Amino acid sequence: MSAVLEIAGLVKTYQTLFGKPRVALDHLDMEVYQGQIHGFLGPNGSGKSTTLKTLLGLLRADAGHMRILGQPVPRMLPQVVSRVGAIVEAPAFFGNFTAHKTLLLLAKAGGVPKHRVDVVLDQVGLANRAEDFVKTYSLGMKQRLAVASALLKDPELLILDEPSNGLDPAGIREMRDLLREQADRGATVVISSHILAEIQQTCDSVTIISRGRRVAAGPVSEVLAANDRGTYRVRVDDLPRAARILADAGAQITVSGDQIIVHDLADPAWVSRALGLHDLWVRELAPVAQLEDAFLSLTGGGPRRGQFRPVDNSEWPEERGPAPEPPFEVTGQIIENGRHA
Ligand SMILES: Nc1ncnc2c1ncn2[C@@H]1O[C@H](COP(=O)(O)OP(=O)(O)OP(=O)(O)O)[C@@H](O)[C@H]1O
Repeated sequence: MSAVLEIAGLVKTYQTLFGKPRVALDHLDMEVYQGQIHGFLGPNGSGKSTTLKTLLGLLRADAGHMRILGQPVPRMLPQVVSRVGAIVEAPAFFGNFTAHKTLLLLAKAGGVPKHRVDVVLDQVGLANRAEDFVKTYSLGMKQRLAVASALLKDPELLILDEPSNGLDPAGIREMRDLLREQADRGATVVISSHILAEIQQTCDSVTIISRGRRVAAGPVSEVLAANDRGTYRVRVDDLPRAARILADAGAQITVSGDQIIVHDLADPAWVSRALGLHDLWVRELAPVAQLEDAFLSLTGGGPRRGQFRPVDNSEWPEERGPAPEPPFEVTGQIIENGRHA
């Protein structure tokens, strides 16, 4: 498998007007292989946008090497740009243009044949609204238009920042199918997203970053296996009572719908025994490998009762331990067993 995207030792520091320079990327490495849908994940402020902008020549790196489709960038960017489709920040479209006109202009500017406009409108499910003004579009429709613009060149590499943003559940599924179609025809797709369940379902491989560094990478199944923290789903008839018994017995649990999620469980039989002692019989006990769990444990991002989690704080030197928690209180949020209820 050949690498379509390679980043090695990328460093980017922002100079701030007041205070210390901010290290956004701290020797970041990343590889994405051909034909894959690759998830690019990290907490707020971890450096995702900075990486993508640097890759696309919108920002200048301080150090490091990058290659797109085998070509060193930014030096060879003009040679590869026609083979890359990207949306890094939500593009601003003219509200008084129709989607069709918008794409026609973009096609003309990019030297793309006109017939591609109807193809991509159809691909993103906007064909029946193509003659409406963009200002009448919902957020999800604007997102589809943005993706259509990235698909115009029939790119070999598609880079999408939060492609499911604003889409309803059916739209998310359509987006997933669309990305899979792109990968099936041999294109490579990189998506950044905060919807971890979506990434888990959509992506073949992931890179997880924190404070501008890679903290995990590889096929989704391997990242999940390497970070399996013994999470199990339990279904039982008297759920509130079972939850109380398990919590009292010292288990870390989250109640979610009609199930209890038990975390950090070394021996699942312990659950059956603990509940059986109280005449409660387990209907289902199954392992759940969640990307969300892996993400939170790798980036240290679990919620704490009554506190906001700080965004990735790149000014804080690692040798001083974890960055301090802000002291302010959260109101109006229920956090159960250390997790959002
Ligand atoms: N123009 C800028 N000037 C100064 N600091 C910046 C600038 N842009 C980004 N940063 C800082 O660089 C770090 C990385 O930001 P970046 O936007 O790349 O993160 P991100 O992972 O894309 O975050 P999010 O998920 O919230 O979009 C953050 O600490 C951010 O405050």
